[in-house]
Amino acid sequence: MGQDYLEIRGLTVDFDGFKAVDGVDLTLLQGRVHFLIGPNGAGKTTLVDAATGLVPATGLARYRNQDLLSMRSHKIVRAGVGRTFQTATVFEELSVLQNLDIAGGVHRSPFALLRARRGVPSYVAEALETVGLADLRDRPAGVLAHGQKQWLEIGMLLVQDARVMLLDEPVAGMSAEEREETGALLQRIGEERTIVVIEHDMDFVREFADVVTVMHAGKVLMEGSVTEIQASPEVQEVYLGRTVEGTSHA
Ligand SMILES: Nc1ncnc2c1ncn2[C@@H]1O[C@H](COP(=O)(O)OP(=O)(O)OP(=O)(O)O)[C@@H](O)[C@H]1O
Repeated sequence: MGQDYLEIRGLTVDFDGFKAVDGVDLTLLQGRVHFLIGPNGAGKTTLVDAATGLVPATGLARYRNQDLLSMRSHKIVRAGVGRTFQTATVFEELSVLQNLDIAGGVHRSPFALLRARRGVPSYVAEALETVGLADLRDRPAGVLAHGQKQWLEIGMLLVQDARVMLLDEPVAGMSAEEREETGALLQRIGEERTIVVIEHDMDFVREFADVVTVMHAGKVLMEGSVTEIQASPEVQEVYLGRTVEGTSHA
């Protein structure tokens, strides 16, 4: 099979005349870790909301010949496009394993869900290993550390078989060590997937980005490598005269 990608063309989200996303073109290729950066209010989250069926949009967002903009959010998940939110959305009282099992339910029939499960399905066991939570599988998700909850969410996308993963600030609030582990995780799972990360932490972007897209006022300002982005006077300008370097702790 050829290289997979998510294609976005002329994507526009209009909130009562205010264009939070304004004619965005983006081609997001499998096998790369893409970062979406830009000042607060640039439209990054709204772009992801549009591609995942949470806000109405015009233009095109196409994945494997499916027009995401005309689909309901649960159908988009089934089509292989998954996302996380800035705040973790795990079921705190349920175990790590139960959270993964429920997430995996999107691909099972209601009858399969009703049937008593025997053992841990192999794709769940694999996801547990991949995100490093195998030893914690029976713990309630609520007791996990902040970073571990984000990994659980990524694990939930893995069991959903998300081929495109849109992650909204996954390392916010993480320790340096957790960030490193998250970056390595994204690179590992990104080989076979399309990973798009909204991020403010420039240290993290610098270390793990293959491609960076800078958004400003709903539009794409620039796309390139971290080095190209950081050298751009236009990009520095939108960060209010600070260097991009200086945004790392914004
Ligand atoms: N439901 C809504 N109705 C009206 N305006 C909205 C709505 N959601 C977002 N906006 C506005 O759209 C703009 C883009 O917001 P968005 O959250 O996408 O930016 P962002 O780049 O993700 O910012 P941040 O980095 O702070 O998360 C902001 O001005 C925001 O106030």
